[in-house]
Amino acid sequence: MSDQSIPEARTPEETHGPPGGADSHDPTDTTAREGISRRRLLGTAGATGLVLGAAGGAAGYAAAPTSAATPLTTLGSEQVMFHGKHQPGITTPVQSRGHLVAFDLAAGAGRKEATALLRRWSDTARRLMAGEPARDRDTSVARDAGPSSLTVTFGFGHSFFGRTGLEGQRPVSLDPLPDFSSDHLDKKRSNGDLWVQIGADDALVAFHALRAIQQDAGSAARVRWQMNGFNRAPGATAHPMTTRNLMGQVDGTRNPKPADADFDQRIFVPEKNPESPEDPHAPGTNEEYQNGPAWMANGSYAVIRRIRMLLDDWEKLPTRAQEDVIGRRKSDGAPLSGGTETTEMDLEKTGKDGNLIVPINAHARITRPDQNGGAAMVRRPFSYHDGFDADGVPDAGLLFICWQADPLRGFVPVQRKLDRGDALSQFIRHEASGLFAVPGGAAEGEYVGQRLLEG
Ligand SMILES: C=CC1=C(C)c2cc3[nH]c(cc4nc(cc5[nH]c(cc1n2)c(C)c5CCC(=O)O)C(CCC(=O)O)=C4C)c(C)c3C=C
Ligand SMILES: [Fe+2]
Repeated sequence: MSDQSIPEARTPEETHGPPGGADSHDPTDTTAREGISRRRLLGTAGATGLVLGAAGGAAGYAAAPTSAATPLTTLGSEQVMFHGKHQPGITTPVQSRGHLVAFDLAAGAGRKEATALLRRWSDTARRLMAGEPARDRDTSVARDAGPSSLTVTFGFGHSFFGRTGLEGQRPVSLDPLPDFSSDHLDKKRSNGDLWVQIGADDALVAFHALRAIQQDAGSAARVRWQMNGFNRAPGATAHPMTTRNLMGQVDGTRNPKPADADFDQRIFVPEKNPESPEDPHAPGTNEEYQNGPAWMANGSYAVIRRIRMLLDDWEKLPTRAQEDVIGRRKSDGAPLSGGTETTEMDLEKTGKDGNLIVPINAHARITRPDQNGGAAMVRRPFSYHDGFDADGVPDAGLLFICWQADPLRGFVPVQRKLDRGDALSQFIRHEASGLFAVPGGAAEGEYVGQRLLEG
């Protein structure tokens, strides 16, 4: 039951209330992974395709020095399936390490080279996600580790289609994002022909995958930009809770959940035209879906924003003022209107002074789907820290990654609203951006993007 009391009495640290228990099962909740494995063991595989690798993922290395009798820890043995309806790394609980890397096809490389590359990448991703070595001359960086929840996810940028002569297959949803007035974007660290997202709960496993993917690119593609991120390690907290970002906020509470009735509709491109679901062969529906071309069925669109946090300014704010910026308590992520992390926020509630308790420009008020024509997305970010500028300012923030069936019904309307200024805007700066079409998962024997490249 929600606590409807007005949070007027602040703690000595000027917080909006005491810490409380949190119970969240969303992609940013690193501890949710444990629950999913348990469900899998009970025979109800979750949407994540996560399995518990009981035998240990290092078994694929020919001369692994470990004894078969020594089981891997739970963390090391967690395996996410490569093959499936959707690509891994979208609904998979967010891992503690992340690498984002964009490639441009090399001069002279076209559809043929791209096809061979996606074949190589898919093969490598499948092997590495199973805890096996990469195809040839493995670097041994991940030799002693299990799969450690490794996921490798592939996407296509707007420019890919021109480079490969596939303009006719380019989804309208991949049209460039609008310019936002508050953007400070570095074009060299934005967009790209191809995008790969790597996540794992072990830093060596994640790096190993990154290096293998880069080596696979060979002469077909070169790295355009690369970013490294992190989240809290699974098991670091005493009880399951949503992760925190570098501003110290509980971040990810209100993510749509795979169990929500409209989750698939909001996050994934439908397989059939929703207007004639009974007849996928009706004229105009079997090739071109409402959300784009047929090859994107079961896919999703990823928006990436490298958002620097102006931490020197943020950390000067008293905790109470920080809480007003978001509209939630810093201690436990509960709405300022009362209750626990998962209590519904009461947007109308006023304090004794007659003012709204959740400020009118609070980030969590402004971003709600019901304030944005139903716009919704799964946020699955990594924090980043790339050192300090010469003047000591931290180059740190959020590699904001959000997933939706259509960016025009997800990221764009919400960012348009935020661009007009919410309370958080003065503490962040968008420095790089990307939009990628992430096709559905590869079936056994297929590679990612096959329906596009061979369609
Ligand atoms: C355009 C989309 C969004 C950007 C960009 C964004 C940046 C951003 N957000 C935080 C911290 C929090 N965001 C929270 C909620 C929230 N944010 C967005 C969208 C963007 N955020 C949405 C859709 C929501 C959920 C709204 C809802 O459904 O109620 C929260 C509250 C806790 C939570 O629900 O996760 C925090 C905290 C930062 C730090 C940031 C940029 C650096
Ligand atoms: Fe947000």
